[in-house]
Amino acid sequence: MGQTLARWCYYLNFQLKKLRHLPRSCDSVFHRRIDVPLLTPWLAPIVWDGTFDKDILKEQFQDRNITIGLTVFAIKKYVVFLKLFLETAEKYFMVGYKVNYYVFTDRPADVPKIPLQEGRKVITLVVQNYARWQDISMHRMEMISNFCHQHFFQEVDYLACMDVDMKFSDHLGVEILSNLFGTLHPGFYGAQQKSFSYERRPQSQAYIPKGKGDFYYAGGFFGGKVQQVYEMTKACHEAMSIDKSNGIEAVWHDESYLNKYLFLHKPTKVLSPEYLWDEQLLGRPAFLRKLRYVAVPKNHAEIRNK
Ligand SMILES: CC(=O)N[C@H]1[C@@H](OP(=O)(O)OP(=O)(O)OC[C@H]2O[C@@H](n3ccc(=O)[nH]c3=O)[C@H](O)[C@@H]2O)O[C@H](CO)[C@H](O)[C@@H]1O
Ligand SMILES: [Mn+2]
Repeated sequence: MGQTLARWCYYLNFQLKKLRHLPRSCDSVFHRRIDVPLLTPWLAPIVWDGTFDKDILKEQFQDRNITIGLTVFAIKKYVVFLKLFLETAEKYFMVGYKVNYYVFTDRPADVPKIPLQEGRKVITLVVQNYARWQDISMHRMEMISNFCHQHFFQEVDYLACMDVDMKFSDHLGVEILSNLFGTLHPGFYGAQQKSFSYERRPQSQAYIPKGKGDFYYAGGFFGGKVQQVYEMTKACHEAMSIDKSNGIEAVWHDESYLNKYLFLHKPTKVLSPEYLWDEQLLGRPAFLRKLRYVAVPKNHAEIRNK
């Protein structure tokens, strides 16, 4: 018995040594996730911790000397979220890369001055406000598409378009970059398609019939190359304008139009809920090894329409 055990131990040790001598590039094989989906049905990667090697990506992207634009809206009282958003972005968002933060606001004097790493800057874009928070949220699509010609096409390679009532809490880097990406909505991860809160009225431009749709994407984080973001935000804004002229507004505002667009134009990468989570609402399930961009608790009565 003792001898058999000793032989097994010897054999295992031998196998482990072999693994250690495999080339480094094979490491990822041993990190492969089996607890979460890694590919969409159109073979786009779904990005999770354990599916990418930061160092390999760094080599690929740093040569290309890219600049990433981050659009964030802080209109009316939402300026209060900017400080934590920007401070945590400096710690975790695209560290080591050139970043332009585009802060869209009606209160430029309230944009906090925070220390920035080299190659990174804040560009304040003064825009109008709207009375209803829903209109502010929806008009982001129009404003992003409008500023593509004035700024983004000349100044950045990629855009990340994000909610402000959030903070960064772990590495969030070039692994997200692709022609067009969307993020899985944390509230619908693992839910059945029929429960997705798509717009279900056929009169709306955002309509997705029952039985159709791939994922439920979050309105709070999407992006891609400037050209693709331009096309998407312009199309969403046009769809909203058509609905408005017909007296209809989609159930989840800009998020509904985003879902329709990404249903018709499949994203080339999909970010897992590591990239948008709400711990207060949803706790911390085991499949989430990292929380990279998370909701900051907000009191709706105090902050919305103010
Ligand atoms: C995390 C996430 O996926 N959030 C989406 C969700 O609601 P949320 O409840 O997260 O919406 P929200 O109140 O954060 O509004 C969306 C964003 O619009 C901006 N804002 C809004 C109101 C205001 O007075 N000032 C201002 O600046 C701000 O950047 C904010 O983060 O659904 C919304 C549509 O219903 C949007 O699609 C949001 O992106
Ligand atoms: Mn939000």
